[in-house]
Amino acid sequence: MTDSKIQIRHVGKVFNSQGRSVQALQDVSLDIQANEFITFVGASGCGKSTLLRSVGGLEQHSVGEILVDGRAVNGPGIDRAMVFQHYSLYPWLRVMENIKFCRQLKVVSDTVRSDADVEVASGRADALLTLMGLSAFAKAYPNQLSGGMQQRVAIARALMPKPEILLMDEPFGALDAQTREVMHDLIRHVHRLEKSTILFVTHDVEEAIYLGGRVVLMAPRPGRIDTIYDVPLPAERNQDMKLSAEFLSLKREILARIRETSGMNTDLELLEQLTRTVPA
Ligand SMILES: Nc1ncnc2c1ncn2[C@@H]1O[C@H](COP(=O)(O)OP(=O)(O)OP(=O)(O)O)[C@@H](O)[C@H]1O
Repeated sequence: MTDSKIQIRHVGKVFNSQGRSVQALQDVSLDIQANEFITFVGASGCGKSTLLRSVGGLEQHSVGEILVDGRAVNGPGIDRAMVFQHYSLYPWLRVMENIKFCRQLKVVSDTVRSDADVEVASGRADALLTLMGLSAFAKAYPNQLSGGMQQRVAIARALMPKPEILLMDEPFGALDAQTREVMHDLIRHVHRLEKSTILFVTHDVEEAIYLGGRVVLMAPRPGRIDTIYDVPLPAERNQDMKLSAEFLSLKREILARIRETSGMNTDLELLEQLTRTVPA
């Protein structure tokens, strides 16, 4: 028995669709500590999203168990919030209304609803708007905002109920490189401030190293954990660190391992052999 925030024990997941069976996860075990920022990378189809969704309770694993604070995950809960690549904001609601939406639903559904609840919710929404640098846009509609701003609204909305665990599935995948850099520093700041535990899935190895304290590399067919890397960078980070020898060496190592585990090396070797045997 450990005191890890999240315990993933021998988790497996099989999808059966159209007469085909896919082993999306096989024997995945991982302990994640409270307040950790852990990132997941790996070739397409290695089960990163499935694992994240399983921790979020949006997917039911076929075998094994997932425990949060020692309790089995059987479905979504207010202690876990998810942020996806596509902002999923309500286009007919203004920024502030979007942020308050879930909290309002909770307040309204509570049998005892006090004015104090609503006041606390408003105070938190204001604070989150400021944190995200969106105070001037409280009354704007989502389509009046850039992609980066919309994603900041989505993050503020996810943070609204003070989730202990934030599950982020390629949240910056649709943003341009400069906006992503801004978002990286912002999300690290949020992590420090809110003391949440963050699980972050990405295709971008540089993003995974810059954000994470550990990087989990997953491999496909069947989806599994291949290697876990400790990131040799201090807790306080800045963009210049991306050019440091430690950073670049870890990036090279992870990229090489992704190529190996995805079979891309084999494909390239095959292609080389073919071009050698096919006359010009
Ligand atoms: N609902 C589903 N029905 C059937 N198969 C699924 C379903 N969801 C995922 N899979 C399959 O499970 C495997 C793992 O998918 P998953 O989306 O978790 O991988 P991933 O690592 O997140 O991929 P990507 O990086 O491309 O987003 C893939 O082979 C995928 O096709």
